Amino acid sequence: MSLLHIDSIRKIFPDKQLLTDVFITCKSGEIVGLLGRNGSGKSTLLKIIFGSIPAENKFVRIDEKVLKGVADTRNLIKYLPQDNFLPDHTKVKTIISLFCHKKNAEKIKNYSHIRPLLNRTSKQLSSGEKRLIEVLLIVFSNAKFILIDEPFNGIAPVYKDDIKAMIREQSEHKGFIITDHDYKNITGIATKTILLHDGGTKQISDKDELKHWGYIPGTA
Ligand SMILES: Nc1ncnc2c1ncn2[C@@H]1O[C@H](COP(=O)(O)OP(=O)(O)OP(=O)(O)O)[C@@H](O)[C@H]1O
Repeated sequence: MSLLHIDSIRKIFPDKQLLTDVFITCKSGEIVGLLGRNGSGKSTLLKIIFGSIPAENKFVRIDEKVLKGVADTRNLIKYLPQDNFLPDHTKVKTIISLFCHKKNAEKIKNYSHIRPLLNRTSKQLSSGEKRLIEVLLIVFSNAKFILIDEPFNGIAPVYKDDIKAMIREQSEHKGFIITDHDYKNITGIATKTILLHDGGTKQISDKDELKHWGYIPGTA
C-alpha cells in the first residue's frame, strides 16, 4: 500500500493568489474526486502535484520519497491533462503498445469500443474517440498514482460507465485523483470527495455540503 501526501501548496499568479491551503491524501485503493467551480484551480493543482508547473511552495510525498519535480514522479505518478497528447500519425495499436505493459495493452486493445480503431492513426479519430483512448492509456498505465483532469469530458454515456468500471478495477492497486465538472460523475465513483474552494480544500461528506459551499445551487 502506498500513500500520496499533498500539502502546503501555495500558487500565486500575477493577478491573484490561487492556492493557499491545500491538503489531500490518497492511498492505493482510493479514488479521490476533486471538485471546484470553474477557475478554482483544479487543473493547476494537478499540474503542481505532477510537477509540470512550479509553485511558490509545495510538499508532495509518496511514502518516504519527496517529489520536487516531474523527474521524481517517473513510474510513480501519471497525469492526463485536458489537452490531447496522442501523436497524429501513429496507429492506435502502436500507441497502446508503446504506452502500456503487455497485459494492460491487451486489455485496452480487446475493449470492444477500441478494437475497430486499432488500425487508424490518431488523426483519423473523432475528438471523443481520442479522449477515450487517452483516458484508457492513463488508467492502465504503470504508475502508483494517476491524476486525471476531466476524463468524462466529451465522452458518450456508454463509454463513461465502462471507464468508471475500469478505474474501479485498476484502483485495487493504484490511487486516483480525478476532476470533473459534473459532480454526479465523481460522486458515483469517488471513495473520497474534496472540494477546492477559495484556494483551500474541504473534505465533503454529502451533497448538502456542496450546497453549503455554493458549488451546487440550493435547489439541486
Ligand atoms: N498561466 C497562468 N497565468 C495566469 N493565470 C492563470 C494561469 N493558468 C491558470 N490561471 C488562472 O488560474 C485560475 C485557475 O485555473 P485552472 O485551470 O486551474 O482552474 P480549473 O478549476 O481547472 O477551471 P475549469 O474548471 O474551468 O477547468 C483561473 O482563473 C485561470 O485563469
